[in-house]
Amino acid sequence: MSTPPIQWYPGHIAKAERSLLEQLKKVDVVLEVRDARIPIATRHPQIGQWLGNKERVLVLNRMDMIPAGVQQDWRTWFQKQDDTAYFTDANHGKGVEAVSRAAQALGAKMNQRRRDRGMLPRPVRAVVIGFPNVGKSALINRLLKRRVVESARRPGVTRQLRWIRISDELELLDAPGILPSKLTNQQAALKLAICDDIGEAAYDNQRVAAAFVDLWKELSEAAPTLIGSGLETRYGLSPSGVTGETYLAQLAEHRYQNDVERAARQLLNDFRKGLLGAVPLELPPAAIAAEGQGNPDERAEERAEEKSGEHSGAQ
Ligand SMILES: Nc1nc2c(ncn2[C@@H]2O[C@H](COP(=O)(O)OP(=O)(O)OP(=O)(O)O)[C@@H](O)[C@H]2O)c(=O)[nH]1
Repeated sequence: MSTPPIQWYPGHIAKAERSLLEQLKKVDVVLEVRDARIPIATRHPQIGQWLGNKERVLVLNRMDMIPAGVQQDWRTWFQKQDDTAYFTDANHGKGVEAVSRAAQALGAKMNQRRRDRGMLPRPVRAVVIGFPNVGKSALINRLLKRRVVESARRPGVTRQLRWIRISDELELLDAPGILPSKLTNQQAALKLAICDDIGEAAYDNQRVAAAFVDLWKELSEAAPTLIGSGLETRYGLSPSGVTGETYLAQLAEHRYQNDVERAARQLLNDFRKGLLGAVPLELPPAAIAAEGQGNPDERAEERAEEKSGEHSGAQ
C-alpha cells in the first residue's frame, strides 16, 4: 500500500489542540479566520464542539486571492446559512475595521447581559483562531493597528500569551489559537497543503501538485471564467486532456530538465504567491450555477457538511 500524501506529527497536533483549548477557556468571543480560497476546507470539523456557546465572528482572509464576484457569492451563501462572512486582506488592512466592529458589537451584547444580572460591564475578551498560515497574526496586527505578532511566510511561527486592549470594549489575546490541521477528509487536507495552510505536516510535493492540477481542471470545467487560464499563461502548457500527474511530468520536461520535484515545488509556490491569478479552490454553488455548469451532488454534500458543522455547536 502506498503512503498517504500527507502525514501529521501526532505530538504537534496534540500540542496545538491543548494550547487552543487553553486559549478558548479565557475568552468570550472567537474570531475564526479561514482562507478565502478554501472557506470550507479551512473550517475544522470540531470547531462547533470547541466553540460551545461562545460568540464567533467568521473572517475569510486573503480576499485579494479570489475574484470579487466569488466573494459576493460566498457572502450570499453564508447568509443563507444564517451566518455572516467578513472578508479581509490582512496584508493591506482591508475589511479589518468591520471585523473589529462586529467583535465590539458582540461585546456590547455581552455587557447588556451582565448589566441585566447586576454585574459591571467589562471589555469583551477575544482570540483569533484558524489553521496555520491563514493570516491570523497579520489580522491581529491590523486589528491593533500596530505590529505585536510576528507574521511570516512559514507556518507555525506564533507563540506566547498577553492581553492587548483594542478599545474600552475589546481586548484581544495577542497570540492566535492555531487549529490542529489534521483532517480525516483527505480532499480537504490536500487543499490545506496546496494553500500551505497545513503547518507541521509532511507531504509529498509531487502528489500535492498533481492533485492541485486535477482540482484546477475540475473547477475550470465547472466555472471556466472564474478559474482562468493562469497555468497555460504562465507555463505555456494547457492542463486540458491530461491528468495532473502527466501535466507535472510535461512541465518538468518543458521547463525543468525533467526534474519533477522542482516542477512541483515551483507550481505550488507560484499558486501560493498568486502568480497563477486570483484562483479560488472552492466555489459557492451560485458561482457555478451562474456559469451553468458544475456537479450538483458535490455542492449538496458541501452544503450539508457546512450546515451540520455550523449547527452542531450551540452558536
Ligand atoms: N495575499 C495575502 N497574504 C496574506 C494575507 N494575510 C496574511 N498574508 C500573508 O500570509 C502569510 C502568513 O500570515 P500570518 O499572519 O503569519 O499567518 P498566521 O495564520 O499567523 O500563521 P501561523 O503563525 O503559522 O499560524 C504572511 O506571508 C502574510 O504576509 C492576505 O490577506 N492576503
